Amino acid sequence: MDTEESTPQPIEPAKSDQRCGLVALVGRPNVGKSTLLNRLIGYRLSIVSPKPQTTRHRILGIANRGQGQIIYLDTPGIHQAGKSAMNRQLNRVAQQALDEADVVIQVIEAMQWRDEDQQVYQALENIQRPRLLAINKTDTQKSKQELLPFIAKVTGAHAFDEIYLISARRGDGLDRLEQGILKRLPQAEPMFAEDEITDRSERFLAAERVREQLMRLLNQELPYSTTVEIEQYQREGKMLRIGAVIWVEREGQKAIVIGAGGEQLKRIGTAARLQLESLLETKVFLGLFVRVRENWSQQDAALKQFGYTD
Ligand SMILES: Nc1nc2c(ncn2[C@@H]2O[C@H](COP(=O)(O)OP(=O)(O)OP(=O)(O)O)[C@@H](O)[C@H]2O)c(=O)[nH]1
Repeated sequence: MDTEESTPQPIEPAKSDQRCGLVALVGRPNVGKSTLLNRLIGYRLSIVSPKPQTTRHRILGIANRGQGQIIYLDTPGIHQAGKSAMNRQLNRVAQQALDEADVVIQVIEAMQWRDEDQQVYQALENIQRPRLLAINKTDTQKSKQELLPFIAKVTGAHAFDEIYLISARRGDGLDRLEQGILKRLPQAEPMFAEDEITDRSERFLAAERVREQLMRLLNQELPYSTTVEIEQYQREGKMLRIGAVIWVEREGQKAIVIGAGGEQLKRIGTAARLQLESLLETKVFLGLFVRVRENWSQQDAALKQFGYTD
């Protein structure tokens, strides 16, 4: 719980009352963790799509406030681990963020507590750090009144330090959430410089922007068979030249990604280039190539090559 220490004051007072710490955003796939991260840091860092399991990496995003620095960790949705090497890796990344965090926020969707939410809750049960619940997508409800029985049921059966009603899409309830986080962070000096937004490289962010469009524009299961590798990243005067390989698992998938007359690949490239130009604030030339690596998502070596493991 949120209690004040009654132990004697240290002889050396802390240099300042600034706070700094790591906050893990966890939850089942598709509840809105990445949308929430982007809202909280005020920057479109983490990629978002209507499809579950869009996030595959731990994404670190930094928010600087008067009272301190909040370092958010967006994580892949925790889910029933399938047999694939990729599925196991996604759960591993989420678990690592939990191990590091000073505060943990479980994100759920309004009016929904599914088996997978329960599974996430159980993964948090032994964590001896503040656990907050963010009930997201409240904009889908007509009024807060409608949510009251749901909130009573969830809080009756689960132990959270505090509950927040939010809409990541609209930005509702986020000030209160931020205050709740800040007061639970340790007193510490900032870990990152004030102008830093993430610890990820521009190359990584570029690959993610292409992957975002694959998630959005390819149908059904195909996006899950794709990954993106940056081969070229070169400044040429005022322009940035990026060459990216879209890896797929089978020849047939290659044809679909390219599309009739190359139309689909062109759509993906244009959408990703526009996103990159706004993200990096520069003119971008984006060259996309599609290549096959049989069943890459089942192979630990391929996951390593494509940056999914250390
Ligand atoms: N109505 C509504 N939709 C939202 C809100 N927040 C997120 N969404 C939508 O929910 C979908 C999933 O959002 P993400 O942010 O990608 O969810 P995630 O939890 O990071 O998903 P994974 O990558 O699967 O772990 C997207 O279509 C979002 O636009 C919200 O507050 N209200």
